[in-house]
Amino acid sequence: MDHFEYRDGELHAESVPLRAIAERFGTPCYIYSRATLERHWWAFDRAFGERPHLVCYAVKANSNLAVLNVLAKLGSGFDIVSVGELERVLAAGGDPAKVVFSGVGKREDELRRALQVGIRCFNVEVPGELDRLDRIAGELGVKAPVSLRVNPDVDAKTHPYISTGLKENKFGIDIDAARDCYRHAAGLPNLAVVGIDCHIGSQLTEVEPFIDALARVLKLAEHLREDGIAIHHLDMGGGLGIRYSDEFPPEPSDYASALSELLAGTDYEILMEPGRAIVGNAGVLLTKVEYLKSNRLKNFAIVDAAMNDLIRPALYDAYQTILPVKPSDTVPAQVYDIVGPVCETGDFLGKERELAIREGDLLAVRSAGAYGSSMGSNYNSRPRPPEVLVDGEQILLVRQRETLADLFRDEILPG
Ligand SMILES: Cc1ncc(COP(=O)(O)O)c(C=O)c1O
Ligand SMILES: N[C@@H](CCCC[NH3+])C(=O)O
Repeated sequence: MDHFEYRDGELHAESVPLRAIAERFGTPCYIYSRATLERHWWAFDRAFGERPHLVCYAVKANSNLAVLNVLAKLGSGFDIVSVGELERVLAAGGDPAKVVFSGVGKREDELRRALQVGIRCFNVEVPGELDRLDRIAGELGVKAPVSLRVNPDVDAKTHPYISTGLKENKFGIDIDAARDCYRHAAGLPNLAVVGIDCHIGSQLTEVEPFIDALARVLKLAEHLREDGIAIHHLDMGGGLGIRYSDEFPPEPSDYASALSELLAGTDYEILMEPGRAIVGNAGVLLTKVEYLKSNRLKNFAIVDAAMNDLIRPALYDAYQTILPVKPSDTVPAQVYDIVGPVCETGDFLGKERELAIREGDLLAVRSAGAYGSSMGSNYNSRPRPPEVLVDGEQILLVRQRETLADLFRDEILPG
């Protein structure tokens, strides 16, 4: 559920008609609802009840400073995968002591900066990262808190490009090799082993893979206790799916109660790294129909947003609902492919959608809050769209439209 609804015949974000945002900031434009963001965050925070827990929002899903700031004000933690994301969290007012750092390829400068600001935990994914982290922590005279991200080898039953917990994936450390790796970590003088981490994939629509993963993680924690290594927290990663069309993913409360059954009798703190489930349905991409054209086979609606703005349909063949901002009853509905102006056959936002539209109409691509703007690019020298946060009746511009001059601001003419 979210706060994007039809009222008086037109689509609104909270109390604001999307048409008013288009008039003020033009299209394409990303629009986020603060109330939805907050409600989704609280759903995770409340799900584990009295058990100690920390929601570490996955910054990669949407790293707009205003989004991070809204969540930081709720007391959120953050899951980052680069020093760039760390700087964003700090700039947005996030607490470094609630930051966990994931990722397979952390550079020295990234580890150093994260140690300097005192993050909560390094989710180590490569054995060599332990030695590198130990050395840098020693140089800085601090102890580095670590979890190993284990790969539990469970099938997340999601798109192969976003499944991460299988043996053939590059992520994490084989759960069978983890015990040795933990013994190595525990012997390094500048590391403090604090937890176990796993993340099995994204857009999961069932709880079973999470349960399988937790069962394996719990068994590992037991083995580690036998080895004299005490585990304080279990980080179950992110991955809870959202409704794009006809999926019925579990609610955060269902997810938490399934995991809580397995956790009964233990006192581990639970960390979570949800991204999509917090921000996905808190955002839409607003776009305008530039042209309608037809050939003998197809009708096309050519819009002013493209794969550089929202790459999920092109990259994963992902389905995202497309709605007219003001449904028309004066033109007949037809089946359209909704395509952008980019010179790629894969540049589409939706295929075979039945819509009653005219040139100049506004469309809203739903579920665009996650992996929308954060995966955007300048391909075809297209400026990045603005981003707007709606808060009740208030419209806040939280990212300006890039200018044409911005496009080549960092480039240097030779000689
Ligand atoms: C380590 C890690 N944590 C959290 C997430 C967030 O995942 P999602 O947006 O599916 O919740 C991801 C992305 O899949 C990830 O790789
Ligand atoms: N970018 C992906 C999810 C990847 C998750 C990152 N670990 C998507 O849009 O669905």
